[in-house]
Amino acid sequence: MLEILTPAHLGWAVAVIFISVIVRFLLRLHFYRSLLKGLPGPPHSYIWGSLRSMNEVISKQPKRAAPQTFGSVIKEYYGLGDYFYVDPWPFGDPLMMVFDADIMNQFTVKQSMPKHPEVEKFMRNIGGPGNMVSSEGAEWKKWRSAFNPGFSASHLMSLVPSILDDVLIFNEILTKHAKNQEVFRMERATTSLTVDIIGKVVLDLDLGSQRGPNELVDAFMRQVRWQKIGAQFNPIELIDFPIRTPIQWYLTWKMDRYIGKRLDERFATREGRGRSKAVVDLALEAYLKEVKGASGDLSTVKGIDPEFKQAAIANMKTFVFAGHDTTSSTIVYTFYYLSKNPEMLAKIRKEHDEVFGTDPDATADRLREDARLLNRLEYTLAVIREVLRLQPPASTVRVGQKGFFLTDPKTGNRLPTEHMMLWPIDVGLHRSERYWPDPHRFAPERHLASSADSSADYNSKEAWVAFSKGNRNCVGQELAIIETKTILAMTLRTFDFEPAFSELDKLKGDNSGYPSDMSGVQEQFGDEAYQVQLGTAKPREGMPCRIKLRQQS
Ligand code: HEM
Repeated sequence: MLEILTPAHLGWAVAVIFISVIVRFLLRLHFYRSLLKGLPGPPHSYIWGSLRSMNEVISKQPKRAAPQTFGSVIKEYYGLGDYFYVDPWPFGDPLMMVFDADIMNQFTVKQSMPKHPEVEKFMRNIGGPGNMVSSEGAEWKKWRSAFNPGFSASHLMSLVPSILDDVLIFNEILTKHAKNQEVFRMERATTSLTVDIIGKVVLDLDLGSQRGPNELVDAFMRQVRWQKIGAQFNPIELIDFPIRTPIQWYLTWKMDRYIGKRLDERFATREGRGRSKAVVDLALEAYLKEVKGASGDLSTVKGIDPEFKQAAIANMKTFVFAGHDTTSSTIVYTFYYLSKNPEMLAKIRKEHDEVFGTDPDATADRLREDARLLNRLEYTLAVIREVLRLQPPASTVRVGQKGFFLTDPKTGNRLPTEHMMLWPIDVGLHRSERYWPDPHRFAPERHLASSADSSADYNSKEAWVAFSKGNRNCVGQELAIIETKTILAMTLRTFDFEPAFSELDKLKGDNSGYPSDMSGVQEQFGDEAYQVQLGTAKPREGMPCRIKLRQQS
C-alpha cells in the first residue's frame, strides 16, 4: 500500500484538490456576479462584486459603527433608490436592501418569508436549536402560542410591582454615581436592570445582577461580546474560529446548565403552584399538554424529555437575550435625547407630575396602587417611539426564494429574490425624508395624534418598524414599552443626565468590554452617540455619562 503512495502521487492528489477548489471558487464567483447583473446597486465589478464600493463608504464611517446603519449611508453616497442589491460574496450572500415600506410589507406581512440562515447562525450561541426567533413553521407556531399568555396586557400590568422593585435598586445605583460625581457607562447599569427584570418574567427568579455577579448573566454578557456580526463587516471572523468556537461552546454549556436546573426545579415543584405565566412555567405547561395527549394521564411523567428540554432552554435563553438588550439601549437613548432637548424633558416631566403627582418619591406607590396609570403617558410613549425611530436596536432579515418576486410599487417591475438576503433597513426607513420630514431631528410630536407640529405625518406609521411587522413581529413589545415607561416615570424627575463622551479616557480598562477608543471618525448621522453592534445595536461605548440628583443641580 505504502509503495503505491509515492511523493508523485501525493503531489498529484494535492494538485487535483487545489484545482477543484479553484474551479469551484470560480464557478461560484461567476454565479454570484451574474446574479446581480442589471439590478440597481452601488458600483459592481466582476472581481470585487460590491466589496470595493461598500468599503469606499464604510471606511468613512466610525470603525465600530453597527452594520445595520451601513445600508443608509451606501444609499446616500451613491444616490440609490428605495431598494437596491449589494454583492459581498465571498463574505456573505447577496443582499437586497429595502427602504420602501410597501416592498417590506410584501415579504414580512403579505407573505412572511422565512428568516435568512444568518439569523439561525446569529441565534445559535445565544438561543440554540428550536429558538423562536429563527425557527419556522409548526415549531415556531407551537412556541409562539405557548408563550403568548405570558405577554397578555393584563399579565404584563401585574408585573409592574416587581419591575418597580428592580427600578428602586437602579435608582440607588444612580444616586451613588451622582453622589460620587463620577463618569460611568449608563448601558452597563441599564443592562443589569433589564436583565433582572427579564429574569423574573422568564425564570421567575431574582438574578440580582444589579447587586453583584450572577453566573447566568455573566455567561450571557460574555457570549454577546463573542457574537459574530458577519464576515462581510468583520473579516477576522473567517479565521478566528479556533478561539471563538470553544469559548462559545463553554458559555453555552454554562447557560444551559443554569437554565436546565431551573426547569427541573420548576417541574419538580409544579404541583402546589397555581397557574403561573412565567415563561418557564408556560414552557412546562406546553410540555405537559404534549405528553398528556389524548389519555390525559400525567401519572407516568417523571421528568422532562431531553429533546423538549433542549428546545425549552433555547427559548428561555432567547427571551432573556431579546428581552433585555434592546430595552436597555432604548432607555439609554431616551436619557440621551432628552438631555439634548431640555424643552421635551420639561414636557415629559410635566406629564409625569400630572399623572403621578408632583412628588417623584411617591411614583412607585402610585404605580403599585394602579399600574394602569402607565396608559395615560401619551407623551412618554411618543418619546419612546421617537427614540426607537432614530435608534432601532434590531431588524428582521428574510430569505428570498425561486419564483418569489417583489413588486416595485412605482413601476410595477418584478424584483428577483432567489439566493438573496432580504433586509428591510430599519435605520433607513426610519431616517427617510419620504416618510419623516426632517428625518434626523428628534421630534416625539410625530407620534402624537393631536400635534400642532407641521412635520407630523400620521400616515407614515407603516415606515415605523422598530418591532418589525407581520406575524413574526416582536412578542415582547408591550413588555418593553411598559418597562421603559415605568423606568422613565421613576427616574426622569429625580436625575439630570449628561453624556460625557469627551471623558471616555477616564473609563479605559474598566473591564466593561468597551474599548474607550476615541481615534478616527466618531460621528454618524451628525451624532456622537452612534450605534455599535454588540448582540443588538447599542449606544457607542455604553454611553459614558454623568448624572446629578435634581436637588443637587
Ligand atoms: C425596545 C425593545 C425591543 C425591540 C426594539 C425589539 C425588536 C424586535 C424585532 C425587530 C424583532 C424581529 C426580529 C426578527 O424578525 O428577526 C423582535 C422579535 C422578537 N422579540 Fe423583540 N424587541 C424588543 C423587546 C423584546 C422583549 C422585552 C422581549 C421578551 C420579553 C422580546 C422578545 C422577542 C422575541 C421572542 C422575538 C421573536 C418573535 C417571533 O419570531 O415570533 N423582545 N423583536
